[in-house]
Parts: sequence; C-alpha cells; structure tokens
Amino acid sequence: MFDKLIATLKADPRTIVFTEGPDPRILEAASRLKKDGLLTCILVGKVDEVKAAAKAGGFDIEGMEILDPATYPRMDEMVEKMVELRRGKMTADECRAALSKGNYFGTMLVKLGGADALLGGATYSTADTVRPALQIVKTKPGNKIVSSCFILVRTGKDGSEEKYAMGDCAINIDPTEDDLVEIAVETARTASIFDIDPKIAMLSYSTLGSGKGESVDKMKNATAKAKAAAPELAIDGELQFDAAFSPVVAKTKCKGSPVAGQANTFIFPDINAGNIGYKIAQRLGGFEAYGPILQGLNAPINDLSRGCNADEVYQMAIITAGLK
Ligand SMILES: CC(C)(COP(=O)(O)OP(=O)(O)OC[C@H]1O[C@@H](n2cnc3c(N)ncnc32)[C@H](O)[C@@H]1OP(=O)(O)O)[C@@H](O)C(=O)NCCC(=O)NCCS
Ligand SMILES: CC(=O)OP(=O)(O)O
Repeated sequence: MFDKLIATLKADPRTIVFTEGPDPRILEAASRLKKDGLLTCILVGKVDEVKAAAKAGGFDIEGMEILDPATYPRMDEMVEKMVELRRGKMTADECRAALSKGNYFGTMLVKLGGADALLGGATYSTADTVRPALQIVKTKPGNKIVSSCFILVRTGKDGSEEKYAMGDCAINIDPTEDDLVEIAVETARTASIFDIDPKIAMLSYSTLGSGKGESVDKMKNATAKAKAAAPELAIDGELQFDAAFSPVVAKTKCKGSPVAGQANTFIFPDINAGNIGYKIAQRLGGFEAYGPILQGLNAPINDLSRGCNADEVYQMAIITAGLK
C-alpha cells in the first residue's frame, strides 16, 4: 500500500507542515517520520508548548522546525500576500487574525513554498482544515470542485489486501449531478494510484429504476453524464450497495451490468451517506480508512479525522506528501 509512496519520498525528500504541533498524535507521527527518514516535519504551535508535549510523550522532535504564528518573523509579508490572494474578500486585519491560527498559517506556508505539503484536522474540524485551502490554494486547473475520497483496506491473514475507494465522504454536502461526475472521475483516479482498477458504482437506495424520485434521478443522470464524460471508465448506476457489491444480488437485480457485483469504487449521493458509509466499513467492517484524501486541490493538503490515532497521522502524512 505504501511502498511506492515511500520510494517517492526517499528519492525526492519533502517537507510537511502539521498545523497542530502540540497534539501528541502529531508529535508521535512526526518523530516516527523523522526516525524513518521519510519527511522533514514542521510543527505549528507555541515553542514551549510543543516541546513540553513532546517531552511528556517521550517523542524525539530534535531538529524539527517549530513555527509559532505569534512570533513568525515574516508575518507582515504573509498577511500582504494573503490579502492579495483573497482579492477584496478579506481585509488585512481579517487576514492577520486568520493567520494567527495554525490552519491558515500552515496553508499560507505551503502557498508561499515554505513546505511541500500540509496535514491538519487532528483537532480542527474538516471544515476548518479545508476552508483555508479552498480560499487560498483553490482548485487545480481543469477542476471545478475540490472533493475527497477514502481508501478502505482490509488485510487478510495471508497478507493480501482487500481495497476499495469511496467518495465523497467529507467535503461536498449535497453534490449536484455535475459535481458527482467530477467526484466519480477523481475518485477513480485516486483509486488507480492505490492499484485499484476502478469499477465505479453510483450508489442509491434504488437499482436501475426500482425506486423513484429526485434523489434517484440525481444518481441516474449523474451516471449518464459520467459515462459520456469518461467513456473509458467502467461505471454504472444507479445501484444499491448490495447490487454493486454482491455478485449474487447483482444477478437478481441487474444482470448484465458491467459493474454490478464487482464494484470497488463507490460514489455516494451525498455526504450523509458517504460519511456514515465509510465509518461503518471502518468500525464494523474492520477496514483501515485512509483519508479523506483531497482531490482537485492545487496543493497536497489533507485532513485527518479527529478520531485519528498516531498511526493514521503517520500514514496520511506519507500519502499527502507522497502524492505531491
Ligand atoms: C468544505 C466546506 C467547509 C466549505 O464550506 P464553506 O467554507 O462554508 O464554503 P463557502 O461557500 O463559504 O466557500 C468558501 C470558499 O471555498 C470555496 N469552496 C467551497 N466549497 C468548495 C468546493 N467543494 N470546491 C472548491 N471550492 C469550494 C468557495 O468558492 C469559496 O471561495 P471564495 O471565498 O474564494 O469565494 C463545506 O462544504 C463543509 O463544511 N463541508 C463538510 C465538511 C464536513 O463537516 N465533513 C464531515 C467530516 S469529514
Ligand atoms: C473525515 C471525518 O469524518 O472527519 P471528523 O471525524 O474529524 O469529523
């Protein structure tokens, strides 16, 4: 799962900024990344606080840069640049206030080239982690929205990995048909990076017309649009999860579908379904959940779940910087 990304990081050393420097999970992950020679870590926070937390946890952060926005010597320059980027949407005072917080400070650090990648969200909510990136970093050329996916992995006793991609479980609350097309295409791309050959199911409570209504039409129309936009992709919908996943159910509900019964890339109709769905797979299904991996953003910035542990921080740091 991580071999390719680790090889990339060893061949091309990168720097990652953590917006929540004093958090013990961040400190543990940063100390392991340093020990393993994978990333140069920058910790945002009050120097004394970060050092005290590292000492209390027994984490070695020797040599790591700790940046406190309150004493950052280039803050005036950062404020000026942010005002320019926000183009009339935020005043200098608003930018300075925002930059006193780790989430905005870290994002501007990436924007100004002071770090290659950013990982936050151990204590900040997803909205507070992602909003600075949406406002400052913006979408990649060619993308209309930023979306996200999770890679779900369950390792068998023989070491084999069962892998799925799920999107969008974290960013777009009620995606439009066009948003869903972009989410499907981007999630398929992310799936491929993790060696999943994407077979995309556009999920619903209905299978090919078994239910009726606006939410069914949304997935049906999004499927048609996605097929037209990316004819090279294996994609079908609208499909219930059982029809998408189980070959037995697929035979009953939608025989002949190129995806049903073998889907490995699942696109949810909205964030309620997506966020609940991935957490059920994680907590009841015994899958490791890597993400949310942001897609379509013009810099490698990712969010953590606030329920993350140090292992997840370590792995997400590798994913974030390794996918740069
Ligand atoms: C992502 C999210 C924070 C954006 O909401 P917001 O900050 O209220 O968004 P706004 O409409 O005020 O937009 C803020 C900026 O982001 C941009 N933006 C918002 N959503 C975007 C998206 N999906 N893609 C790209 N840009 C987006 C807007 O264009 C705007 O840019 P501007 O200020 O330069 O004009 C919001 O959609 C959200 O809360 N999503 C759910 C997060 C969550 O709780 N997930 C569950 C746990 S993982
Ligand atoms: C991805 C996600 O659900 O994040 P959180 O648990 O922080 O809300």
